[in-house]
Amino acid sequence: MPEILLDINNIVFDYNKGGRALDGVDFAVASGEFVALAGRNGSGKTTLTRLAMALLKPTSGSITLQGKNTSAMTPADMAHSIGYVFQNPDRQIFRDTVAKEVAYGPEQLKFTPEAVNEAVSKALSMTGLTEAADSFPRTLSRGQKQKVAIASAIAMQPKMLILDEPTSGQDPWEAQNLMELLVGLNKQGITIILVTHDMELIAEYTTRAVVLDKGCKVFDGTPAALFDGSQDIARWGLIPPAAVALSQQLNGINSTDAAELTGLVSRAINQRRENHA
Ligand SMILES: Nc1ncnc2c1ncn2[C@@H]1O[C@H](COP(=O)(O)OP(=O)(O)OP(=O)(O)O)[C@@H](O)[C@H]1O
Repeated sequence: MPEILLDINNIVFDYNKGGRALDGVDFAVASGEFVALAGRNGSGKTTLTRLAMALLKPTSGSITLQGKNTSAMTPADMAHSIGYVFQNPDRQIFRDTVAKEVAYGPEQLKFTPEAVNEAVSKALSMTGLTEAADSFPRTLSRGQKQKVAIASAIAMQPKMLILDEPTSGQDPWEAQNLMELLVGLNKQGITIILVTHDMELIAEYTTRAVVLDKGCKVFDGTPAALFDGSQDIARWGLIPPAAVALSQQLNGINSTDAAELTGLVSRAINQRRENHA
């Protein structure tokens, strides 16, 4: 059995002025998983990840990381278990070269200078940034900056990474490149929780989807089960991936006439555009 890394037990969280944001959420993430955390705006995703990082304290319930209650963990313990990558990489990049930026975490954790260098070169190599080691981070593209943020997190050698909408603001090529990087990190043993609104990413890259709605967990299963038509995902504010929408429209149609297929594809795409508008 893979080790349970993150265990969220019956978490309730109330903001002082905002009311109840999470209402009895349970879920556990095992080593090696690639989990999507999805849900409409305001469903509680960010609150849940901030609780997992011990940046907030639960109103009730408990969270354990590798069997240890997060309320009893030091920042250094946390950093070895879990790393966080913000949606906007500019929020976490402040040093003047990529290598120095990536070194910051290991330095804070009091790695020896040799161990810092080793951790930095490994993190740069794992994220494809070795050539960019001396670059000024602020001049990099959004996708490259996001990789710097990922390298900074993995330099502290966490077992798990939480990424909040890491592909936002990127063109499709950069987004694909970043997702392939995450798949590669996951194959190398880093457990991943990806906060996302993007159903295409969930369908293509993740192995499990957890959906929140109004502060409650409403689905926990494979992406295939989420999109197989058995769930009314629209009630949670989710839109199926284009391929699923297309296959649902094709269902029951015998003709494979090219013109008809073209029409179906463009209707599915237009429908998605309208839904996103
Ligand atoms: N600092 C805050 N003070 C008060 N209420 C808050 C605060 N942050 C979030 N909330 C409320 O808590 C609920 C959950 O918000 P949260 O940001 O966790 O959702 P989310 O799923 O991450 O949304 P989004 O996709 O828009 O980032 C919402 O009702 C939100 O208005």
